Amino acid sequence: MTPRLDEQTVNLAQGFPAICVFVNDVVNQNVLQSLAENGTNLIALRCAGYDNVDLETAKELGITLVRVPAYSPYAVAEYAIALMLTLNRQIHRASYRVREGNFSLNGLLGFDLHSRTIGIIGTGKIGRITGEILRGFGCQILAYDPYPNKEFGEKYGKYVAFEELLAQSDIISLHCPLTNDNYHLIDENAISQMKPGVMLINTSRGGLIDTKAIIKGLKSKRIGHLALDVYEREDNIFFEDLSGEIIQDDIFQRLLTFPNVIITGHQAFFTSNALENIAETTLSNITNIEQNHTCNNQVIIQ
Ligand SMILES: NC(=O)c1ccc[n+]([C@@H]2O[C@H](COP(=O)([O-])OP(=O)(O)OC[C@H]3O[C@@H](n4cnc5c(N)ncnc54)[C@H](O)[C@@H]3O)[C@@H](O)[C@H]2O)c1
Repeated sequence: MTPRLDEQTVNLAQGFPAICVFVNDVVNQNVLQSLAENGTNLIALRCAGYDNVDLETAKELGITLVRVPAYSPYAVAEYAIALMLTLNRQIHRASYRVREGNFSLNGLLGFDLHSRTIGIIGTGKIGRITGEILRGFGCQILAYDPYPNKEFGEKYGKYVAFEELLAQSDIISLHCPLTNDNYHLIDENAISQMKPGVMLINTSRGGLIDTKAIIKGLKSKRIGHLALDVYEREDNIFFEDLSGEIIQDDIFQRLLTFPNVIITGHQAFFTSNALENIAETTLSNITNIEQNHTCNNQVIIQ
């Protein structure tokens, strides 16, 4: 097993001027200090989000940070829609049933996606494509973004206040980054404003959702369907084969008991197109910095 970066493994980076990290590597103050002491001055993220990096400390220590801002927004948008369709038509349950010779349709009733109202939170690269695809299904799109995009508003959906999106949407899909301001954006208060039976999709970042509040919402049936590709404490679980282990996270284990919940292990990005783009952009980011060329993908400019 390749160890991920954290306070215990950071010494493995000793003597490497550049290191390459992913979403669940720990790049906090202690790790950054050890990296700086060990001679690392460039961190290349193989992902778009950088909420796992202590930016202030990195800047103070003179460590440059580069990322891959867009590798395939289609991969994530298409995956979010795959989750909506799977949950709605219960394909995950139907598939298991048929393997066991059970062809009953009881409990598999779905609804037409056509004409339904979909709320998109965050209309950047991924949210925009999600809206564009769902328009093709004949859905009504509502959007919330503190920085609305004119083209999205004209072509795909209507911008509304956050509260209105919560109240009107049959399906809500999260496509905003995790920032200091929107940690637990979907909390008990937000859930209480949603339509009864709402479907919630999170392919963005786990910290956007208060998982305990979500479990309450599922038990009260306010939330009718939930799909998570990300989880707020995923760094202890995802990207590892734990099939022979006892998972200690009781909140995560509780989520797995609901029939109307799908969880996948941060795989929305995982297409061959995206991997190719990630590799190409990461190599060119590192080369540009090494050769003192302009790098448009710098998060921290030293
Ligand atoms: N599951 C995966 O495999 C995977 C892969 C790639 C990206 N992601 C996640 O998807 C997110 C979106 O990616 P993107 O490429 O579309 O990013 P982007 O930067 O193009 O767009 C993000 C949008 O969110 C908006 N936003 C910021 N704060 C907001 C808030 N509080 N409420 C609503 N909108 C807000 C921004 O104004 C922007 O328009 C990333 O930040 C990342 O967390 C997940």
